[in-house]
Amino acid sequence: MNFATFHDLAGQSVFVTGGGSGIGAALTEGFLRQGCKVAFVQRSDADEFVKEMAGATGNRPLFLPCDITDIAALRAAMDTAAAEHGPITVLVNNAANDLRHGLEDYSPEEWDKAQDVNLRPHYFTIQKAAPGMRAAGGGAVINYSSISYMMGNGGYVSYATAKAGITGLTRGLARELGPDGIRVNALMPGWVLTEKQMEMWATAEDLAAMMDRQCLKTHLKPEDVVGGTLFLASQASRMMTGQALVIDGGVVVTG
Ligand SMILES: NC(=O)c1ccc[n+]([C@@H]2O[C@H](COP(=O)([O-])OP(=O)(O)OC[C@H]3O[C@@H](n4cnc5c(N)ncnc54)[C@H](O)[C@@H]3O)[C@@H](O)[C@H]2O)c1
Repeated sequence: MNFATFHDLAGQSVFVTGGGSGIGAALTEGFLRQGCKVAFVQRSDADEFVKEMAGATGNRPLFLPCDITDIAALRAAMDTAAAEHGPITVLVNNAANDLRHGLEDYSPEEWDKAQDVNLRPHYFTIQKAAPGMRAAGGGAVINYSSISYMMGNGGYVSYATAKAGITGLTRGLARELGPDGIRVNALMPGWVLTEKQMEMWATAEDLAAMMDRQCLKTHLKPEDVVGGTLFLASQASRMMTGQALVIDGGVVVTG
C-alpha cells in the first residue's frame, strides 16, 4: 500500500475493531505505515498477522483478543490500549458480521445477536473513548457503515438496519461531541472484495451486476477504503463531522 502521508497521524493512539482481517487488516496496516500506535480487537487469532505487520511496516500492532458483543471486555481492551499507547485519539468501529437471513425464519434472539455485533459496540466504544479524547483536546471517530441499506438490497435486513443506524448514531454523536473537538464520521464502502466476500457471497452474476452499477469499472479491494479512513482520522478533514463518506466506485442504483 502506498498512500499520502498525513503527518499529524504519526504517534496517534489508534484503536480498530476487527483490525486483523478483511478491511480492518488493511486499516491497521494503513495506520501503522503512518507511524501510529495501533491496537486492535477481534475474536479470532491474529498472532500471525501481527508478526507479518511488524515485519512489513517495522511497527508492531497490539492485538487484544476480544468479542465485541461483550461490552465489559471491550472496555477492558480499550483500557489496555490506552495504558500501552496513551489515550485513544482515533477510534475506528470496523468490525461487523453481514450474515444473511430470511424474514420468516429469524428470531428475536438472532436479531439482538446481530445488533450486538453490528450496532451496539459503536455507541459504547465512543462512550469509552470520549473522556480521553476530550482530555487530549480532541479526537476522530470513524464508523464503518455501508451503502447496502441505500441500495435496498434484501437478504440481510438486520445488517442493513444496523448500517443505517450507524449513520444516525454518527450524526447524533457528532453533535454531542463537537464542542470537545471530537469529530465523528461514517464511511460507507460499496462492495469490497475481501477474501471472505469472495468465499462466501460473490457469485459471477452478482459481481457482473455490481460492475454494471459502478461508474468505475474495477471492483474495490480493502486498500481502496484506507485512504478515506486516514483522511477522516487526520486534521486534513478537521472541519468535517457528522458526515458519511461514500467510497463505492460510483454506484448508481437504477432500480
Ligand atoms: N466487504 C464489503 O463489501 C463491505 C461493504 C460495505 C461495508 N463494509 C463494512 O466494512 C467493515 C469491514 O468489513 P469486512 O468485509 O472487512 O468484514 P469481515 O467480516 O471480513 O471482517 C470483520 C472483522 O470483524 C471481526 N469481528 C466480527 N465479529 C466480531 C466479534 N463479535 N467480536 C470481535 N470481532 C469481530 C472479524 O474477526 C473481522 O476481523 C464492516 O463494518 C462492514 O460492514 C464492508
